[in-house]
Amino acid sequence: MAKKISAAPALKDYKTNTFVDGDMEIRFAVGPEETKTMDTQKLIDNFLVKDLMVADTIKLVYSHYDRVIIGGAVPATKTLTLGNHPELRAAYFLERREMGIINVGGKGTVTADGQKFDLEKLSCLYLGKGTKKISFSSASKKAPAVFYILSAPAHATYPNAVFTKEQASPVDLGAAETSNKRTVYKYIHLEGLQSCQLVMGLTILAPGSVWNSVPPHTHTRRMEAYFYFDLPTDQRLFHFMGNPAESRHMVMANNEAVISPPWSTHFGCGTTNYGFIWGMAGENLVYSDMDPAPVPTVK
Ligand SMILES: O=C[C@H](O)[C@@H](O)CC(=O)C(=O)O
Ligand SMILES: [Zn+2]
Repeated sequence: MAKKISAAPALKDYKTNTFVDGDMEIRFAVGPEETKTMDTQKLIDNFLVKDLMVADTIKLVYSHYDRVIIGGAVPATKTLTLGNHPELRAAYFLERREMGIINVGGKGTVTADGQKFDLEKLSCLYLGKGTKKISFSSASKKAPAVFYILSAPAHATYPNAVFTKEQASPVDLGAAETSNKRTVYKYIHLEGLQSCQLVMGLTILAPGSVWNSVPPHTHTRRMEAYFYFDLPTDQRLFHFMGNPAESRHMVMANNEAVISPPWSTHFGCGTTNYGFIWGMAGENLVYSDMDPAPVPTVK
């Protein structure tokens, strides 16, 4: 017999692509036709995630691209516990979902059903479907942990496990001559931490290198989200998105995330070097499954 879920809410009259539902923001998916008509504010409203890392808060944004939830948790002065959300119609958050968590702050701990996982800066924790109780804490109030969260629907349970940056098979890409010398660290992917559909890792730009993800690409098989970190407060990141023949940009600050629809490119240029967490969900777990959009084809 079907499990009872919470009562149906009142029918909503959706007039906007995005709205706040309790403590989670919901963003519907839009296509390339609508996107190319957007002005700066509309692009920001639909794709940018500002104020993701707020002290003593868990922030969540539910994107309808592959139903990925983007989140931030900063346990500054107290332990934070992940709640459920009515929009999931689930008994608990990971009843039918999986989650990847990467710490970009001071030493922290994620406790999952009583098991403690200590996460140094740039360590990644995978939590499988069925994990019921999740909480976030910091080792020191002086340097709180800053947890970036990505969650996607899941059909099977894979083990909860940690990967450090050193375990994440670093690959050097780009060159100083093209200002895109960088190292890619893969955590959750076919040959790393196992998952149903999450693929997650991070990229660090070398000093003097500012361009990420060039040459650009798309992958209609998977949506992607980028989360920029270690960008000084007086510097900015110019993130490019859209149909490669109709590129648009948004100006981003440190610890902000941006949603990339499956049909969109995603690449950026900083006013200095920085790091970013990338994460995807969709058809496959093959990191290299990308369709190139060479620089001369971008308009
Ligand atoms: O689909 C893969 C992602 O867009 C990123 O992994 C690309 C990236 O980190 C880079 O080139 O710097
Ligand atoms: Zn990509």
